[in-house]
Amino acid sequence: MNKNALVSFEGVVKRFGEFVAVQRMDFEIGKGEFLAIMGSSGCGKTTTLRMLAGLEAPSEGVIRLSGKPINDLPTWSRDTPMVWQSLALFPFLNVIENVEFALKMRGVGKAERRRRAEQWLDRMQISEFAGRNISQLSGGQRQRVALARSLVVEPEILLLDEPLSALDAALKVRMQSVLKNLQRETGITFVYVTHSQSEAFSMADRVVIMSRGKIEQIGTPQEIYRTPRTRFVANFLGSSNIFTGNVVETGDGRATLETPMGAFGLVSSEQSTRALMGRTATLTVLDTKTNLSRTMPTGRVNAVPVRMIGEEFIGATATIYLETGDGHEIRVQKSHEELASLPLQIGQELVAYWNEEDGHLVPEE
Ligand SMILES: Nc1ncnc2c1ncn2[C@@H]1O[C@H](COP(=O)(O)OP(=O)(O)OP(=O)(O)O)[C@@H](O)[C@H]1O
Repeated sequence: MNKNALVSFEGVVKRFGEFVAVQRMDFEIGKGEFLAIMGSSGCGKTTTLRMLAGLEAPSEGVIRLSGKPINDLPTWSRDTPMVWQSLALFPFLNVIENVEFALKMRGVGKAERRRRAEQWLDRMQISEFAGRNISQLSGGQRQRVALARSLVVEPEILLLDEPLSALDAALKVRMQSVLKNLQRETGITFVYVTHSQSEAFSMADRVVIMSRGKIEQIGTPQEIYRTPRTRFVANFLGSSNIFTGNVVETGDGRATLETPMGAFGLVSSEQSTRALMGRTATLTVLDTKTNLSRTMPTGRVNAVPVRMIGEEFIGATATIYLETGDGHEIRVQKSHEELASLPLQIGQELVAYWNEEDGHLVPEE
């Protein structure tokens, strides 16, 4: 175990009867780290968090906190304070009393309790609701009270399960930066389950991508975005064009993938590429690295004739949807300026291309 690790999962498995909800998990969470866990519905995110919180016992393996096994240790008897953000608020207490409650249980004096609770209500931008009953709050306001209540005790780890899900888009973005700054300032370790890629990628130091109870990839947002390690991850993120083919040539820092759309070259110094020779593999190319032209480009590029089938605008960026002759979808994401010189009409024949350096090869599972 790494000496900076606060938590480690060692061969952790969780079964519910015959069903395996979490398959052999091995990973560590650093002290003061912001770790986000993502994955499709039912992949085991909440189960992982519940095992960490002591609400479920692992069927196999060990979970350690600061080096000590905690499998059978209930939450309340641990040295390291760990707070579960999504516990229900007390309906018989008003907002500030809810925030003060845990401090009261810890024997903090009345004036100090009030001062600290007010400070957290202010940070969560809900001071105006201090005297309200919980039943008189919107879902988003309740989520912010729950966050204030968790943070007021300044735990060593905070476990968060979709804490911003009830907020509208604008408030969500504001709360993301509030949370990230709080996490940095306080040094509290955050383990954060979310469905939202933008939340995970904008706040977390590292992201875990899970599928069917298994970790598919764990890494910094940049690593995962630029070099998805499996086809599942590339598909799940939805930011890459994906091609499947056979690896027919490797060596000299290059590889060639033969696909129904033609042979695509890629630059690859990765040793693993050699192991893919003769096998089926997936080529991923970020949609921001895929370009469009009226004519066939020259040089070390891969090019595919396409037809435009749609477009979508979000702020200064446009996503152009295209289709190859055999119906394979390709997306190109660029700024309006970069696309200004192209005839962008539905049905327009164009060429999609990318540099060999921008392709990334992963084995087909
Ligand atoms: N107590 C339980 N008994 C039986 N099966 C369970 C139990 N808790 C969870 N599961 C199953 O384990 C799997 C993982 O559930 P979990 O809640 O961890 O998923 P999740 O990734 O958090 O999903 P979501 O994003 O939908 O919340 C699911 O198939 C779920 O039905």
